[in-house]
Amino acid sequence: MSTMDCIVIDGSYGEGGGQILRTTLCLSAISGRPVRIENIRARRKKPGLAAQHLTAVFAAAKLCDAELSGAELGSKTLTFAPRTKPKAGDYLFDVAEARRGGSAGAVTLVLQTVLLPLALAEGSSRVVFLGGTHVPMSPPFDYVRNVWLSYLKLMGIRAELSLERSGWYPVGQGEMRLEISGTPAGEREKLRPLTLPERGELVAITGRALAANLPEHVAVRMADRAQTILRRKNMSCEIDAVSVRAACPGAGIFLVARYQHALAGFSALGERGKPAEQVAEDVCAKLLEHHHTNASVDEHLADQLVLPCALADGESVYTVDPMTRHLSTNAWVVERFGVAEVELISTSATAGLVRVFPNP
Ligand SMILES: Nc1ncnc2c1ncn2[C@@H]1O[C@H](COP(=O)(O)OP(=O)(O)OP(=O)(O)O)[C@@H](O)[C@H]1O
Repeated sequence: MSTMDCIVIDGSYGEGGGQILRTTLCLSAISGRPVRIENIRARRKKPGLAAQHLTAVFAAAKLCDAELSGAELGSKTLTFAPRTKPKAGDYLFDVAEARRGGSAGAVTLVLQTVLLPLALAEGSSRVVFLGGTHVPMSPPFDYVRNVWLSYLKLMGIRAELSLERSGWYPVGQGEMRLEISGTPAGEREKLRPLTLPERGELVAITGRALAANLPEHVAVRMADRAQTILRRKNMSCEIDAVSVRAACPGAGIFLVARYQHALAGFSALGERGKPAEQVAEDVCAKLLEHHHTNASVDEHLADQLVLPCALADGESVYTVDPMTRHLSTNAWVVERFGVAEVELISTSATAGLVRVFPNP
């Protein structure tokens, strides 16, 4: 066990979900500080570690050879003590290994736990992730690659993501690959800050409608309806219809709104009994709602950017509408580690300005 003071994180704080755990693991791996997380996912129907979270724990532990206790399904307390700095290399993380009978747990959330430690490690890494790539309550692969990673690239991270096979609820078994160049020896382990006070004009909307193991017309109908809705609003858009094979059926539509200075991403997943047209209408409603605000980033990105911005070598700023509990909770975790101060300033009943000041 490290001799450094253990940071205790209360997993029931604020939003009280899995993100508190992932942000804590990531910061512990990067800083080398041992942590104890209590009341894990206390505000969820089934509290404690689920398969996706346990995979993230083992993945983070693998990178920095962490000593673990409480790393099992359903566990509400975890201690995590890194023994080394995060090491670059070849890794495989499979969400299905965490639970007998498998799991469609989101690999994108496991990715969000390990990407920053690998980006700041010396040397390049190749990582294979197996599990759910387009599953509810998590960022879909398309969002992570086209929106989240685009911002991380702006911040100086050199990484590429590819989708070998999509994975849907409830079977999962998708495959996503990451190739990432770490930080060369001797270079500063810092990211560039983000300055996004304004998004500028809308340039274009792009995206794809994706359907697995379903008739081809499903993807085509989602894409057509979304294009009809957006073009009627005089928005330029190009949405591809893609049909693929996967371990179980699934469908969804994933859009990116590109503004002069910013990107925002939106998604909607299909469900049995829900018409393809309705899925398209849902995603367009989310996009239009964002478009009618002046926010520079979408509500999900706002919480997901707090962590990389906390590791930058200067102040970051962006605007969001609405500010969410995920955002304020993630800001709280980052502050508990003392890596940054995060200011959340309300600018209307729902909108806000986010300023992240990394501590030197
Ligand atoms: N459609 C979406 N697009 C992009 N990001 C999303 C989307 N849905 C959810 N997210 C992001 O996924 C993360 C979910 O975190 P959350 O704390 O809810 O944990 P969880 O691990 O999914 O599990 P649980 O909520 O069951 O604890 C947040 O960062 C949220 O912004």
